[in-house]
Amino acid sequence: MADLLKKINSPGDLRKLPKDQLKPLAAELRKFIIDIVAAKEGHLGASLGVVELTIALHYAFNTPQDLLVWDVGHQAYGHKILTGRQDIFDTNRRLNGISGFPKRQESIYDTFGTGHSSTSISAALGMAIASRLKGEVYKQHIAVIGDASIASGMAFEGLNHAGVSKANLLVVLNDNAIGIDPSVGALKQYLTKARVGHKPAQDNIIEALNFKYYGPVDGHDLKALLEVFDELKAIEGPKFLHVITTKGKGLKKAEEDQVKYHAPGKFEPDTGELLNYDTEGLPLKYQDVFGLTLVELAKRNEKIIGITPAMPTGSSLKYMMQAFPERAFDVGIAEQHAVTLSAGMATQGFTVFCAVYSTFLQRAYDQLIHDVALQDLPVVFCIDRAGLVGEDGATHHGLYDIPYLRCIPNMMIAAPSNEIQLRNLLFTAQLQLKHPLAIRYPRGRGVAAEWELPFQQMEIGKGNCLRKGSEIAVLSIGKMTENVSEAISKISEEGKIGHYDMIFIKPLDKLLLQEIFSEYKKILTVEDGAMAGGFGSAVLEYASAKKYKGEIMRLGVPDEFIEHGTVKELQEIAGISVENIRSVLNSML
Ligand SMILES: Cc1ncc(C[n+]2csc(CCOP(=O)(O)OP(=O)(O)O)c2C)c(N)n1
Ligand SMILES: CC(=O)[C@@H](O)[C@H](O)COP(=O)(O)O
Ligand SMILES: [Mg+2]
Repeated sequence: MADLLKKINSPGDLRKLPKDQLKPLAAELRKFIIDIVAAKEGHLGASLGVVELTIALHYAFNTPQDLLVWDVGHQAYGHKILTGRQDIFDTNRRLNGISGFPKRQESIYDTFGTGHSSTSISAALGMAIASRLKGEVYKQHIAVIGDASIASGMAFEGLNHAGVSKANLLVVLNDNAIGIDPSVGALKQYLTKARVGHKPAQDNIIEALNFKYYGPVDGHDLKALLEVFDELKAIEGPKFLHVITTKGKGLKKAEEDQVKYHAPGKFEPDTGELLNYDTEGLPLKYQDVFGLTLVELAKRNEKIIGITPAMPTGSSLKYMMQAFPERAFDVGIAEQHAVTLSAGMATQGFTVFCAVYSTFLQRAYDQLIHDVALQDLPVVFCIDRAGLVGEDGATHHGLYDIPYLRCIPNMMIAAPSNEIQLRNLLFTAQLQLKHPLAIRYPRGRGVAAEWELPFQQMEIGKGNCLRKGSEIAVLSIGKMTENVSEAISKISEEGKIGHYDMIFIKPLDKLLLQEIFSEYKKILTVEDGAMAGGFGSAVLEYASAKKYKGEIMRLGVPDEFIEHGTVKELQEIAGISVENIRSVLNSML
């Protein structure tokens, strides 16, 4: 190795290299990414797939004057390393370290913050139109977007607008035929045809949208990439380059199992062998309790349908897709469509379980209100990754679902505090529900070793008293119930603290609350979501209506964005760790 990478502190350094050194540089960059991600974890396959594309873009274009936007941003590790963050790349996704996604505050080369998909075309178009207005006609604006992300509604909206603009926009489609799971849909089929050499000349969708279409080009061929970029630079207006790459390129195992190596955890850097931890005896992940329970229910109830927008593996809907392929759908990165599709099926008497991460459901807010709640359709939203998710950081925490759902009429919201409750809620949801129901549960493992207990119907809007106390009532939901129990167990003064697992945020258990108001002078609410408008707010509103005279304190995520780190570290920062809760309780006693 010639130690080329060490000398690259900026794209300016890169552009000084002769072209024949770019291939060895690509090999070094790939090894650098593999070595660090193997030890520190993170998104692997996507970044390995765009090593040559990243080098070619920064070599051919004049970044940061030319503006480069990475869609989702999970593939931007090479970009980060070439743009001055090589020395700190080992802090990727760690507390106080660099973010796993492009971030404007982090670097002038990160022109737009990403994490959620399909924003790059709109953002780069916005920049391109702004450049024209400022008279900066020499600037290039480039959106790099994947084949799964371009199939999302928002990407089409951007293409549709760009096609009637004169904006100096280049859309680079990084087509590796896979998202996290295999890409789906008619556009994917069309792109596959283009890949295998059928030049879709006459009926080129992209040209129909007034883009100049180039490609397909081998995205691992640096020479070909540089040639086409040089050609494209001279062309004004919207243009589109179709690049074919292999996700996980350069690490055999990552190429062979692209789903697993999207974000593989720790692995042996030379072989790609995963360092599997012994999970024997550990509780199952909540997502698997959801996925496996749904299959069990679907066997008994043929009206059950499962829908996921592009997260079959992450949500574990894959189990139902395998067992009942006609009744379970991956609709691609299309959260809005997923919600309205669910609503449509619900009008026809089906019980739809729509599995979406909390953070991605933000995309479908109007659909929740207009298509589901307003028509009072009993769709079941299985909201995974609720609460702090850890290393993915601010773009991915599921902190807003309680406030954004709580204000929607007809919407019911539950937050199970263990796997058995999750199972029983799923069971209850398919028993002729009258209204839409959101069930929110966290990333990671549950708390109970035994979860496959016989189903029991749950009463909607009913909480549980876990222990009675004489002074303070702690009201918790979901994952926080575990933290509160542990905090109480660490308090020496016995018998003073009562603990209530409320389970339902809406409808609130008003009977139980009235009992609590009459028995306790102090109340503490604890939630793993934004406090503004959250569960504690709901309790405060009811307490105010009932003229409760006691003191109510709330713990939850404050009104600020929480960055990346381990869930434990972030709970400390947000003030909802076991230790924080214990200390607040001690001060209240
Ligand atoms: C709105 C939204 N929904 C879902 C996701 C989760 N997600 C992250 S990457 C990804 C797949 C992206 O695939 P593609 O665009 O083809 O890029 P590749 O990973 O192949 O590089 C998905 C579904 C997301 N980031 N944003
Ligand atoms: C980049 C992206 O949005 C996904 O890959 C996300 O990181 C998945 O999160 P989980 O690891 O929680 O499934
Ligand atoms: Mg892809």
